Amino acid sequence: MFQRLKQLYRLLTSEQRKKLLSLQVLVILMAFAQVAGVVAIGPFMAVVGDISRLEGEGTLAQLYQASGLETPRQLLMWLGIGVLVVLTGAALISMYVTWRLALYAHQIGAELSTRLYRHYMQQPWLFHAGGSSSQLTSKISQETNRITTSVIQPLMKMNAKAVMALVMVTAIFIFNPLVAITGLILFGTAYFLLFRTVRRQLARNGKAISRTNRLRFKLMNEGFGGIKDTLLLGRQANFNQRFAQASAKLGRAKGVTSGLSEVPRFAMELLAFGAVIFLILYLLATYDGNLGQILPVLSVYALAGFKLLPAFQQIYTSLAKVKGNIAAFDSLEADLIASHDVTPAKPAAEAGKYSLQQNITLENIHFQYPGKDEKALSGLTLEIPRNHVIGLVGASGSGKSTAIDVLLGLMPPQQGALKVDGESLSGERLRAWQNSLGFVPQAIFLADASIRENIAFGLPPGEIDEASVQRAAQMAHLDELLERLPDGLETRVGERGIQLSGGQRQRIGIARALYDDAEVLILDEATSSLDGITEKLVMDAIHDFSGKKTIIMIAHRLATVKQCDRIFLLEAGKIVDQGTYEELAASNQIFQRMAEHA
Ligand SMILES: Nc1ncnc2c1ncn2[C@@H]1O[C@H](COP(=O)(O)OP(=O)(O)OP(=O)(O)O)[C@@H](O)[C@H]1O
Repeated sequence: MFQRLKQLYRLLTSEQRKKLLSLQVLVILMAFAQVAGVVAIGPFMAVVGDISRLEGEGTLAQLYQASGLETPRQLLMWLGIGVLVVLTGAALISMYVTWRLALYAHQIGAELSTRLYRHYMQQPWLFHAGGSSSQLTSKISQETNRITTSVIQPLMKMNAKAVMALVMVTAIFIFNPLVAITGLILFGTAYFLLFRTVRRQLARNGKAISRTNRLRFKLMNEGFGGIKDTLLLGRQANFNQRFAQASAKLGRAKGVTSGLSEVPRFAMELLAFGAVIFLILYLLATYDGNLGQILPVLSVYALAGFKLLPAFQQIYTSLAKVKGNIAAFDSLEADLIASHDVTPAKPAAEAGKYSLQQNITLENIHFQYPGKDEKALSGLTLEIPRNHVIGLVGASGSGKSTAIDVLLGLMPPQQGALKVDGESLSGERLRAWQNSLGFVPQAIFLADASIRENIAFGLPPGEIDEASVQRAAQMAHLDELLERLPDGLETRVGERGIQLSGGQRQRIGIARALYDDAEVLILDEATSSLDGITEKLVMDAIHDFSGKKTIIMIAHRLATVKQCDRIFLLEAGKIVDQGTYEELAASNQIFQRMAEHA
């Protein structure tokens, strides 16, 4: 566990570490203030127990004489006020430090989740293509929250209480070594044995919490994401049962962890009361039953115990919490380490736009998805001249979308190269290339926002260029839809565009690709959901760019690619034929069959 905590410390930025150090100074100050509060009660109680002390010898009597006060009771009152002032000071310092500690823990937690979000957002497409977004969501929200509230925060509290306990025990040690050592051994051993007994169970619970949390996120994603299928297939009961099982396990694991950290308090209180009775008996024996002498000592011990016992309890609770939740750190450790030095990506616009001069080429591209036996692309070669309209056709699974991903620079090929005007792309050049692309994917993701915001996807509302939105909407033949909607471009589309038809969603996707006036348009089954008339209108608008923009389109319906200057036919990850529609229809059997079934 301590190894992992060390690792967690290493993950802090130097500024966070500096802040932690200054907090540590404050924590020590708080400990001394609290001990001062406890010690201050001693002289006061000594006078309460035996006011005649003020007339005899000793420090208190000297103080009384020096004060010039008329009666001993007046000094008692001033002593009382003095104790209150010290206690108030201690309380104020404690309030301030506790406040700062709470803020610090949550700020670290927030920063860790920001760091993870940024890290995942900067991962290449392949990372996301193979992964699961519900896992990422769970890590960023649930697991970092666990690290914050159940690892960092308890650690901060534990640290504060441990320092206070150390200073307090040292003070008691100076006062009476026997009492200090006996108390420390008694409670130290009790808590140590307790922790040893429960730590395995805590670690098991920690893992169960991580596991069940992940499963719950997955079930929420699948259940709500596929709600239509779920309702139609009547699978709610399956989802409900799996979710209930996972939740019950999660609840039990969390409950047991929380119980194991809270419940032993009562046994410890019993131990404390027992210790107090023994202490009173011990003091009575030592001071020969003289209450006047016992009272100040007892008050100091009682107050010290009053502070120490919750401190011990807090240290134990914190340790139990950390042990029970450090598993959250395990699942994030590698990602947090990787995200430590991530330099935020430069704003994409800084790279400018690449202006295509001659052609785009894919040269002997090989690509295999991780975990797949067969290559998605095996030796794909094609050339796309500037300002040509190109069609990519082929059976489902022949590698068209993968080829497009390579073309978009989202997936570096394992062999071969993507070249633009004869040069490979990387760094700023790749960014500039991507800035010059407009892409309409097969499945268009629409955010739960207005149509305007969806067309200018990802831009804050203040930075959206109205003229570009209008132009793109018009070209994508959205104007008719917008006229019918009372809120026009302001209409919200619902999560993933649920409030729109498939064709309307697709047209918003097309408008998004056109918003930036891209020089190269890439359409992956971009018009598959449109009715014949709308498809023709949209395709005509796209073909209007013929000779002015480079356009690459994938289509299952061969009619869509009929007007292309060149069509590439893919099979098993490579180009098996190419030509105009008429050429392929005349000479290629596969193409002929596709045309027959179109
Ligand atoms: N994210 C992925 N992870 C693993 N394998 C993938 C992934 N995406 C595609 N594949 C596999 O790669 C191969 C090519 O898929 P691709 O999507 O490129 O074909 P396609 O020609 O575009 O198909 P369709 O016309 O059905 O969209 C398929 O065998 C597919 O199973």
